Amino acid sequence: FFPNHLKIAIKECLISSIQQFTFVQRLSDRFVTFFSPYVEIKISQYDGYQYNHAFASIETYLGEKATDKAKHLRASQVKESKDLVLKRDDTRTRDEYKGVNVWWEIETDSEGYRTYKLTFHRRSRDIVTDSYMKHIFEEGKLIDAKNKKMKLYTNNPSSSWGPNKTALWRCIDFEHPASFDTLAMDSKKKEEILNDLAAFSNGKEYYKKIGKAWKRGYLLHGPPGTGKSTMIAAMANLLNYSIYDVELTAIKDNSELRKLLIGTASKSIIVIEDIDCSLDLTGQRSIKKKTKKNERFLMSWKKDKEKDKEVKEDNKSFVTLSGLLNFIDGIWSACGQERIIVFTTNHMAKLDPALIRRGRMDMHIELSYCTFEAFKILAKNYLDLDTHPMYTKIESLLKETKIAPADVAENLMKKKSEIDADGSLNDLIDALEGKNTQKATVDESSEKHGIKRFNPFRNLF
Ligand SMILES: Nc1ncnc2c1ncn2[C@@H]1O[C@H](COP(=O)(O)OP(=O)(O)OP(=O)(O)O)[C@@H](O)[C@H]1O
Ligand SMILES: [Mg+2]
Repeated sequence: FFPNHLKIAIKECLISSIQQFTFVQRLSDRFVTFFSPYVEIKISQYDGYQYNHAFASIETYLGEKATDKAKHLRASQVKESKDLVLKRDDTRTRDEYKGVNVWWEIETDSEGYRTYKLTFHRRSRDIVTDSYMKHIFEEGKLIDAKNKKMKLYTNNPSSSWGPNKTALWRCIDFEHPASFDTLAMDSKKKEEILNDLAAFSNGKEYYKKIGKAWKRGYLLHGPPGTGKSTMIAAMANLLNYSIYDVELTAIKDNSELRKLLIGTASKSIIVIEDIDCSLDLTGQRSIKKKTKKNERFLMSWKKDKEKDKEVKEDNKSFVTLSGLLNFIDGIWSACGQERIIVFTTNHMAKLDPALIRRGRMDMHIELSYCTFEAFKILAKNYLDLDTHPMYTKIESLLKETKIAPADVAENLMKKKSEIDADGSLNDLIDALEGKNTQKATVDESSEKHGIKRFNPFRNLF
């Protein structure tokens, strides 16, 4: 019915009254806040890029608290053997502390970030800020320690990183049975590693005193199937740390690597498996070489353009050596505490010396082919044997044959259902005497060509 100019006038009038209303509302909000007897404190999930640990403590504390009074509950079973864990699932929770009432509310913004809002009466300000807040952080940490589940994280490809930063890593509960007791290796070396780990995990004061970031790097090297991944699992079980298994090939550049590192929690082991295979660490240098060569030969405008494009594309597709070095000992690794970094490789010689120099990787641990001492541990694990008449023969055969503990274990496990120790040991002797040389050759050649064996962590996802 209305002519166009009238329509526009009505629309403008509406917009201006909405604007006025919003302005008035904002003013009245401020007015109410100014005279309100209530005080608000906000605690966000992230402080810049850094995860806010206070947020986690509050979440744990409120999640566990007073589930009997909550109307909405969420049930989960942490471990198969454990009872159901009930958590409250309300967005608003009332809490009482020393006769003071406080209200907690959780808000999620449009980008998916969450913030806790704590509201209390002005007259309780001192008690809330001085002792209540301290009380919940401590309670939260205690509950966490009591329920501590180890996690195994792996990084998501950056294309799936959403505004909610939890998407940087995905995780599952870590339940690997490996332990240092069952790890077959030289006992002296094992002792040395155990002492080193103990010194590290109790070293908070020491690291502070010497002014170093509280972190330690281990380089595990050795042929396939010698127990590198198993040792990482044993380390995690020993220290009760979570594992972050970094898949370097899913990371586009150094800045993504930094983001991932900042997104890890303390008391964790950051693992980069098969460092020689997963990263083209010579990439930067080969680009420079390529560029120089190109400068000499490719003079035309068109070809120069192609060259630029190539360099750019190469640059964005992988993490560089300097990025990785920064990751290990640069300023970024100092922003978290109590981290262990583990690299594994089958080919020490392929690694850039800068990456493995002492001080950067604090300890180099070689896991070697099966020795007689290691065999005895495996026989104890698999067959429950302390000694056996065939041991003398096996001892002399092991001195002259290279066989990975994984292959020894496989032979010992075959007859497990019958618990036939003699049969298993005979199989092993056959394998050692070369009746099974095919297998050994396959292993040797896969080692030579960097072909990867089964990785127990990757397969869990
Ligand atoms: N030293 C060892 N002690 C006990 N078990 C071992 C040892 N080495 C290997 N095993 C057994 O062999 C299997 C494979 O070993 P693991 O995955 O740890 O080898 P790896 O050194 O990581 O090999 P890769 O270089 O191929 O990754 C393990 O599941 C474990 O049962
Ligand atoms: Mg491995």
